[in-house]
Amino acid sequence: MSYQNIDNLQGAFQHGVNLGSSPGAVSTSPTQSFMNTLPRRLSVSKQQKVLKPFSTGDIKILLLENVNKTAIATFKDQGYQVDFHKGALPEEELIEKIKDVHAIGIRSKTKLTANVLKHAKNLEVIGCFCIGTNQVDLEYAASRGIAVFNSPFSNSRSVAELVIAEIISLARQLGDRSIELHTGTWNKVSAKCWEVRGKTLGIIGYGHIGSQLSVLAESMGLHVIYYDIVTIMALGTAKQVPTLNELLNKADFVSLHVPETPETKNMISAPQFASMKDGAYIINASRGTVVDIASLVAAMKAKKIAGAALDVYPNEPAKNGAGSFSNELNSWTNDLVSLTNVILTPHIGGSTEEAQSSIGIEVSDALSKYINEGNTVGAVNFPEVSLKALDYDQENTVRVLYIHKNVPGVLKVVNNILSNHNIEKQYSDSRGEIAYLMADISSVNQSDIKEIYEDLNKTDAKISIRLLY
Ligand SMILES: NC(=O)C1=CN([C@@H]2O[C@H](COP(=O)(O)OP(=O)(O)OC[C@H]3O[C@@H](n4cnc5c(N)ncnc54)[C@H](O)[C@@H]3O)[C@@H](O)[C@H]2O)C=CC1
Ligand SMILES: O=C(O)C(=O)COP(=O)(O)O
Repeated sequence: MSYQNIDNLQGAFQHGVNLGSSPGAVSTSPTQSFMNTLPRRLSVSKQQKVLKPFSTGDIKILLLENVNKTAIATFKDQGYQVDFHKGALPEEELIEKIKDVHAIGIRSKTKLTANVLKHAKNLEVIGCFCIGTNQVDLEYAASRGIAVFNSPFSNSRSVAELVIAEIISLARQLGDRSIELHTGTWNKVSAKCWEVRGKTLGIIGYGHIGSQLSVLAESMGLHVIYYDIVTIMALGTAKQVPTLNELLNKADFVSLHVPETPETKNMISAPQFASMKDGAYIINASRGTVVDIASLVAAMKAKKIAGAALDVYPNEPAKNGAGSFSNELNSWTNDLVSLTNVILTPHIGGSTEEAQSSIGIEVSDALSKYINEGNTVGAVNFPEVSLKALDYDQENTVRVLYIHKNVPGVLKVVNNILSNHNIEKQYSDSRGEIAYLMADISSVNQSDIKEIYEDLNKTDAKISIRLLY
């Protein structure tokens, strides 16, 4: 079967794919491309997880930040063209590369702002191969008809396990003892080194990661309290507390597991450190904006806080390498590294073989399903719509994917356009200002396809149109 995104047909701006050209070929003008395009029938193997309804070799995917090889394998299996990079790209290079790709895969570092996305003329979908989606302007992407997917919990366990390791490491000053011995100093001490059994762990944000951590911590004999903006069922014998202040007053260890939002920016700053118990510890593996580092440095210098573990920073280097975490990046780096009992890790909370491999599979599957079938289940900025895979063996059947503004009267207009054909299935949903209609229509001749497209393209509410057949 063949696929066409003919959004550019009449020069109207849309992210379009000139699928009539061979892979890697220079695109012809949109009109030419449409005219020259002959529908191609590809056989659909039953073993394929995702059907291949079109010439997938024309789809270009940009993968950044060392996205796992499981994703590369899935995309190559689909026949897509994959441009893989180990690190994040500087903004100018990103803008250049994003111009003609249909999909992009990133992790937590790459910022897909409106300024970057406005250059992405062909982009249909973004895959965040991680949990956080704060690095993407989700609303702007939706307004441009670009769907965004993530992996909501494939690395949660890895983060929770790292935090467990850090709780014991801080309580026993393991980082310092190890650094001392690496540099030749034997320093056998027990002063201010503690067991964690019987101590209280305060978890801020009791979602996927916070609740995993809760279960693991209780099994080591810690008492768990948590604070969240929503009421959440306690696991084990953990207890939700009504205010952040109460948690800070009671906890020996405070661990943060909230997303980056305007409300969580500098959530832990000087007044919150003042509310903590003397000699308490703080762990941040959420986002670098959540803890004000200057206040942390001050609280540690004043001996109010006995130790800290940080995995995330307000500014993080684009790639691995000596000297990349320097004072040039963050003014407080020198202060932080000179403190004792501070564990600094390079945003590795989700970096395990298990997590990265599952994330690679999960997100690449979601992207392939969206590209090949229009399925948006799991999207974080789009209405979730799906129809079972189109039967591409059936003659004269077309799947219409119509992303539009959520305003009254649109379905009436669209169904009027489709009404000369048999609407086999239809599913529509909205989310905020965006709505998405999927419809499978039969009794469609080749010549009808162009007409359907042109009529849909004239509708006022249209954001983006794809026709799969
Ligand atoms: N260090 C790393 O490598 C990783 C870091 N993360 C970060 O961890 C964050 C949390 O991940 P999940 O547990 O999967 O998210 P989640 O969405 O399952 O849970 C977050 C919880 O925080 C709560 N929350 C939101 N705003 C709050 C506020 N102002 N005060 C109190 N609670 C608030 C929510 O109600 C929710 O229960 C992610 O958003 C991401 O930024 C995630 C994975 C890896
Ligand atoms: O999953 C997340 O939100 C993370 O912070 C992990 O990010 P990463 O994939 O390691 O860049």
